[in-house]
Amino acid sequence: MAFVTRQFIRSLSSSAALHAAIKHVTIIGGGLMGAGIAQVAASTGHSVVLVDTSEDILKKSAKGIESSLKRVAKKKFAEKPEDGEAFIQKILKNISTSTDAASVVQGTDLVVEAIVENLKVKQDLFGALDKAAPEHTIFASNTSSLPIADIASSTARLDRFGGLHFFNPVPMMKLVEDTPGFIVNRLLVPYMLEAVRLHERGHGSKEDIDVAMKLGAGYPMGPFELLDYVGLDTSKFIIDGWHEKDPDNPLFAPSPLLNKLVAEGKLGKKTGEGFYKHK
Ligand SMILES: CCCCCCCCCCCCC[C@H](O)CC(=O)SCCNC(=O)CCNC(=O)[C@H](O)C(C)(C)COP(=O)(O)OP(=O)(O)OC[C@H]1O[C@@H](n2cnc3c(N)ncnc32)[C@H](O)[C@@H]1OP(=O)(O)O
Ligand SMILES: NC(=O)c1ccc[n+]([C@@H]2O[C@H](COP(=O)([O-])OP(=O)(O)OC[C@H]3O[C@@H](n4cnc5c(N)ncnc54)[C@H](O)[C@@H]3O)[C@@H](O)[C@H]2O)c1
Repeated sequence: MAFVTRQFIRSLSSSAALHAAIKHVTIIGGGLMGAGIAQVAASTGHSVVLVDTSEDILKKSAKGIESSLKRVAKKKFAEKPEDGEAFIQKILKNISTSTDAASVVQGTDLVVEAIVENLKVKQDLFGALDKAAPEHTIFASNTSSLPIADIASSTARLDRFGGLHFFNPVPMMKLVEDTPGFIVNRLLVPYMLEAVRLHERGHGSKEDIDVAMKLGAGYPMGPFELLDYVGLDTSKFIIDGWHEKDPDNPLFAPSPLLNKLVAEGKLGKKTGEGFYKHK
């Protein structure tokens, strides 16, 4: 199976057998992706625990989920807005939060990891979870760029370990990939890299490049807008990881501009500024 659409996942999760098999889901990492994955898992009737490193982060994740659900409800219940609040509350009731991953996974059927894009950090996490989770629990990573086999190597459940690559924003994007190396990022990353290089070579302002791709190619966001949306820290982790593995490949050479923005804490939409300022 090269890739699965969200519709396919929904039809699977509505089948009695799979629902019986996967009831309790733990999402590790309550950032951009983890909060979105928690939202869609809770929306399909799963009992979800969202885990992060601090209560403050989890409060922010919960706020983000609620405001995304409000947008979904506004559309879904346009004709009958009074039903929207009950819809939101029903989904929110399926989500709880925790800072203690090891104890939460003791009662979970599926773990989806969406933490920082760093192999060692992911391996350490899964190594610890492997000792705490029951044997039947399936592990999955939402990694953008790391080989699943490398992440899974810190566990003894290679036959119950996979990649579940969701897209940002999770509640809106209808694709989940599970093929080795993925398809979208193999095409998307070289495109984003070339946009940054083009700009660094002085061949176009970021605004012109973004407008060109929106008007000329019909993309909803230009590459710099999308980099801000993805997060410049995550983008840097991806490119640095590939550069470390393949230092002579000019495609993966570091970008002075990206490195400068990250060093200044300008990580994109999530910090209010990246290539652009965000309100
Ligand atoms: C040289 C070194 C350089 C380094 C480069 C390295 C690059 C590496 C980067 C790789 C990154 C890979 C990341 C990952 O692995 C893969 C990805 O996820 S890639 C990202 C994929 N996503 C996209 O491409 C998104 C593109 N954008 C869009 O589709 C749209 O812009 C949008 C986000 C859906 C928003 O739509 P807009 O029309 O622009 O804006 P609106 O605000 O009007 O929204 C429309 C509609 O959607 C609803 N909505 C939007 N967001 C949410 C949400 N989070 N929750 C719920 N609903 C949402 C909104 O309410 C609107 O509804 P409507 O009003 O129409 O009813
Ligand atoms: N941002 C995107 O567009 C996108 C899209 C698809 C996949 N991904 C992948 O999803 C993963 C998460 O990306 P993101 O954008 O959500 O990152 P993010 O920085 O928004 O969130 C990561 C979260 O993980 C938490 N975290 C870090 N270490 C942890 C640990 N050991 N235990 C618990 N929580 C921990 C952080 O506190 C943070 O809240 C990465 O692997 C990334 O490559 C990102």
